[in-house]
Amino acid sequence: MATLRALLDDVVEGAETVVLFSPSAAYYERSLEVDDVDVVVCANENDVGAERFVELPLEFVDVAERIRFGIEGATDEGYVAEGDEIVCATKLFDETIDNVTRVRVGDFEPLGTYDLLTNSRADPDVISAVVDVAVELGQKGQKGEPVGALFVVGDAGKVMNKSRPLSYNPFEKSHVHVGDPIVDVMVKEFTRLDGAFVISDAGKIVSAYRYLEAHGEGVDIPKGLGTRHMAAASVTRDTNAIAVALSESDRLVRAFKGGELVLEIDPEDY
Ligand SMILES: Nc1ncnc2c1ncn2[C@@H]1O[C@H](COP(=O)(O)OP(=O)(O)OP(=O)(O)O)[C@@H](O)[C@H]1O
Ligand SMILES: [Mn+2]
Repeated sequence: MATLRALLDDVVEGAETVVLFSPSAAYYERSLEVDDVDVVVCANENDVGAERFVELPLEFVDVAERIRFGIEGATDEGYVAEGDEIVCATKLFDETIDNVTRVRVGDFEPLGTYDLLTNSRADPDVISAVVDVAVELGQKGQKGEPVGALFVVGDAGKVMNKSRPLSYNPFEKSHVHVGDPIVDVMVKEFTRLDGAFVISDAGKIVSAYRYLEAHGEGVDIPKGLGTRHMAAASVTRDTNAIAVALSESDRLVRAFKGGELVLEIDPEDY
């Protein structure tokens, strides 16, 4: 008679590293007793005092995305390397670890999310909220019609210096932040006119309708993208901001950092 454990053994057989996502202290302690395996903890904070730790700035709802983020972080920190067979243990339906996934490091394209969220000036939650707004706008459009938008996030003082107003600034005297429920509505309203939204490191909407100085020198973006995307790439090369663009023509959401395209999302897949 075979056992279920024997059947499922393959999942963990020969793995060199286990990545525990947000484990309890007791779970982490138990993991240290396991022979021949390195333990990496991936969580919001290192409250279990793990030796190998990767910060998870967001509670990714999508488990595949959470795992990919964790692996990119672990690779960045040098805990794992391409070709390593690893096992990820995370929460899915329960509040305790109830899911085990085996992955070979390097078997999938990096998402770009890791570097974008962890190594940018703006808060990770702010960047993530802006990406969400852009994705939602991409899904719904403006009264069913596709709509384009550009959000420049972080280093707002410098971004304001390198841009000029195309119209009055509806956010002049307001104190709204991305993530406020009213913001979605306002943002949708203000995408009707040209220009970019400028957002501070902490998520305050500083301005709408900004025309960005865009030289295009030293930026390397895929051919076929127009001036909105060129401006997005340029501003991230000239400042410490990141930019999130929603294309009116191909309906994709793209993030730029350091003058480069780092993330491409199809809102329909979200
Ligand atoms: N320098 C800039 N600063 C701010 N917004 C800009 C800038 N250049 C272009 N835009 C905005 O991008 C809009 C679309 O321009 P364009 O079609 O050339 O860009 P694109 O990259 O092809 O974007 P899309 O894929 O949405 O068509 C413009 O109407 C304008 O609102
Ligand atoms: Mn265009």
